[in-house]
Amino acid sequence: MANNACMPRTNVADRLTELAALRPNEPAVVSARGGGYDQITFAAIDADATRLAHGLAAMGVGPSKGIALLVKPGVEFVTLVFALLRSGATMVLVDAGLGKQNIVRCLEATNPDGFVGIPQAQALRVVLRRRFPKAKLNVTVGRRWFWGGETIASLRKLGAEADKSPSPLGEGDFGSPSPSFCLPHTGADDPAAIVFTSGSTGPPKGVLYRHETFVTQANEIQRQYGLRPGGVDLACFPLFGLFNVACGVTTVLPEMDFSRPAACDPVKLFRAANQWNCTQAFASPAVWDRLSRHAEQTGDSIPTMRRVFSCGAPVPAAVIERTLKMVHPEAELHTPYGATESLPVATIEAQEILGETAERTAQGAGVCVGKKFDSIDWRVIRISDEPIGTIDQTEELSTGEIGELIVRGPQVSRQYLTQEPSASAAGATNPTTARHNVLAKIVDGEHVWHRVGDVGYFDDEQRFWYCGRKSHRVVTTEGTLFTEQVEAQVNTHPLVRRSALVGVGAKGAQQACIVIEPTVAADSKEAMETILDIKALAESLLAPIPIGGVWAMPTPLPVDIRHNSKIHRESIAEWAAAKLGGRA
Ligand SMILES: Nc1ncnc2c1ncn2[C@@H]1O[C@H](COP(=O)(O)OP(=O)(O)OP(=O)(O)O)[C@@H](O)[C@H]1O
Repeated sequence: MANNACMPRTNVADRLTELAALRPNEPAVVSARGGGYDQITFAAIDADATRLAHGLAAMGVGPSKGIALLVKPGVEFVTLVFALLRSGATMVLVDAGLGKQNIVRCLEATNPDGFVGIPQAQALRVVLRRRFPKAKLNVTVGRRWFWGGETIASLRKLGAEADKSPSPLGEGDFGSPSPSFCLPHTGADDPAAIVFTSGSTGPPKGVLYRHETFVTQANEIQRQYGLRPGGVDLACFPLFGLFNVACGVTTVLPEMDFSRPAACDPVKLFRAANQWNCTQAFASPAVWDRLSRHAEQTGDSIPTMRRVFSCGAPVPAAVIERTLKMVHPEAELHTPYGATESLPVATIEAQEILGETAERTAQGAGVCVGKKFDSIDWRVIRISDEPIGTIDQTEELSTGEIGELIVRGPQVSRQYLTQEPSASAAGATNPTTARHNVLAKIVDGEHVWHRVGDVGYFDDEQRFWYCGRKSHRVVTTEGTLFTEQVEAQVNTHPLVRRSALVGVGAKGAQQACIVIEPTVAADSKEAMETILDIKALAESLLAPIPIGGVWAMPTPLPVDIRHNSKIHRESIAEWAAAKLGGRA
């Protein structure tokens, strides 16, 4: 079978080929390095991804192989993502910010067939070889030290040879080149990646992405936001950078530690944005907060920026207002809502937030995350912490009633990782994973609904109002409280930067406690007065539910590793429990 006789595939990497024809010499990825920038054009990334995919295939990397990708965001990272997608292997993606122990645990759970990684990742693999017994297909990105396997340079060579050389089998079908010269067929349902959640409510979970997942994500984001070839994106969250490349948008990766976005240097980000005339940017609320504060103090701006995306956690109205002041006067700001398992789900634009919903948020209505994407089906069902086997066991709630959100659609993952990525949810073999699947998935005939783990309600306009994570709701003997509804009201106090509502004790008999991050020193007189104010406010807001305690944390409230924006209420609850018990 000749190369051009390959079956049509579902593979987001195929978009690169079209883009390489459309915009061959335009930069696809620009990445800050050592005071300058690495760059690659659409034609070059397409060719290199194909060459590397051939090299991977020649090594034995292909469908049914799991490959951990441990490379820092940059030109090579993006190229390797597309190469792995083309190879048909399932790539494993873990956030660097998870810390070594968690990363090892996540990787071990996927039992990869190999590592494509920087020297430090390869060294880890070699030292912990017993934990990665199958990892034989290895590529070092950087200098290879004392281990074997390919380097990225030797992989390219292998790829170039494999692409050109005659069939090693001699006589394939009727003497035509061997099928090995075709990159494998990937269908909509074939596994493409295992992406780990950020673990903000427990251990990170490996989410299985199919090729259809990536294709739908790119299509939906492009359609909803009108992303067009020719745009330039400042990518502060590298995964969104991939969608942009697939949409023909140049992705600029600025000089920042992507595993600690809140610690980014605004000067470097503004410089990159202005040097490359960025027209859009994806970043978490913590990054927008930092950039917009900097802009307020210095007068810096990004006049070419017309589309701002804030993702990963609720973004306060004050941050939206400040951010819009530092970009083009007609810029739009969108807050895409979703989760690793289901992205994107819904979206809302700043004018709607500032003109209407923000005021209701401050009064305790929750955070309006907007209307759903076309490809999503969604429902709000009665809250339960138990498994729900099939959709007919759910109770759908009416408009205005708070419940848990469930979603289904082509971009929704059907299962957490199992020992066999292609197994069905019911066929999961790893006991922890099986438990996650049972708790988060609902079977509906051929379809699977995902329980997002968020609580909220629909309004009359079919917009979803996010009220917090299900696991963070505080269930007392007098009633249930939802984090976003309470915290938003507490945060209206001028001396409160952020706050967390947490429950101490067993669910059902929890004590509701509030922990604030004051804008002044936690042991100052003003902070003490603020605590009294919040106590009084909470007593009136929460009645008849009594308040267990209000405290000011001496340090900033802990946050998630990926976006540095989601408040880590689990650890705050432990701190509050110690306070309540007189242990701290
Ligand atoms: N635009 C948004 N507004 C408000 N909250 C958001 C928004 N986007 C995402 N979120 C929150 O982030 C969650 C998804 O986070 P993510 O997939 O990064 O991992 P995680 O859920 O934090 O990890 P884990 O499931 O391991 O705890 C959503 O369920 C929601 O609670």
